Amino acid sequence: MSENPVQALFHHFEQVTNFVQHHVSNFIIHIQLSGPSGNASFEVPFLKATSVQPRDPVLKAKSSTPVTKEDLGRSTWTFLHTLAAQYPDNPTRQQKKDVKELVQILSRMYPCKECADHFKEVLRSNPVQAGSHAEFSQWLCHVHNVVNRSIGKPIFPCERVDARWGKLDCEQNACEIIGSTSIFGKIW
Ligand SMILES: Cc1cc2nc3c(=O)[nH]c(=O)nc-3n(C[C@H](O)[C@H](O)[C@H](O)COP(=O)(O)OP(=O)(O)OC[C@H]3O[C@@H](n4cnc5c(N)ncnc54)[C@H](O)[C@@H]3O)c2cc1C
Repeated sequence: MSENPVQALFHHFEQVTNFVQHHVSNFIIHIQLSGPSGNASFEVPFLKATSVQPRDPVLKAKSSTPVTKEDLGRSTWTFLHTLAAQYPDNPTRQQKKDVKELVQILSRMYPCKECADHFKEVLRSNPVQAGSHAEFSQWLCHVHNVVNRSIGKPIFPCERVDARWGKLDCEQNACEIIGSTSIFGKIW
């Protein structure tokens, strides 16, 4: 439940790296096996000295660290709550529009169909509230609790949301949401 957001990010990065490695290996082996004419084998010089065997059953096995529904959920909530923590007190019209679109798109594109279908229903009864940082982070906490309740997870006390989710740890405000403020004041 209390996974550090940075740990979650590193974990996710590791999974993406494994995924890329797995597919690049398969691609290289495919070249080795088929060759330019489709059936004659040919050598890829930089692979000559490696011990990779095209018919190695390990290579046919699924990636050893597939992303689970839980991993995906934790990473997505981390992203959304971190976004909410950095959402400005006085967002621009564009930022309000963007955040609403982002949540709508998430409900259509979320790569867990069961979750996406349920989230669409949640949004129908709880339209995005994004008038300010406080409004958006409280709304998000509420909808996260609706999901928690539906899958039997504990309800999070929303008065503690700012203590749980802080802004990204970044030097010299380099992670602030672009366009929220400028040295000349607010950008509209
Ligand atoms: C949009 C969406 C829809 C989903 N729908 C489904 C679904 O239909 N079925 C399904 O099985 N899974 C669904 N999931 C995944 C599910 O919500 C969890 O992410 C997953 O089960 C892992 O749970 P967890 O216990 O690690 O904590 P998570 O729910 O992932 O929460 C991560 C952390 O956020 C904090 N937290 C918990 N609740 C709140 C809150 N209300 N406000 C602020 N912080 C909070 C806690 O510290 C917790 O450790 C969905 C995820 C998303 C993003």
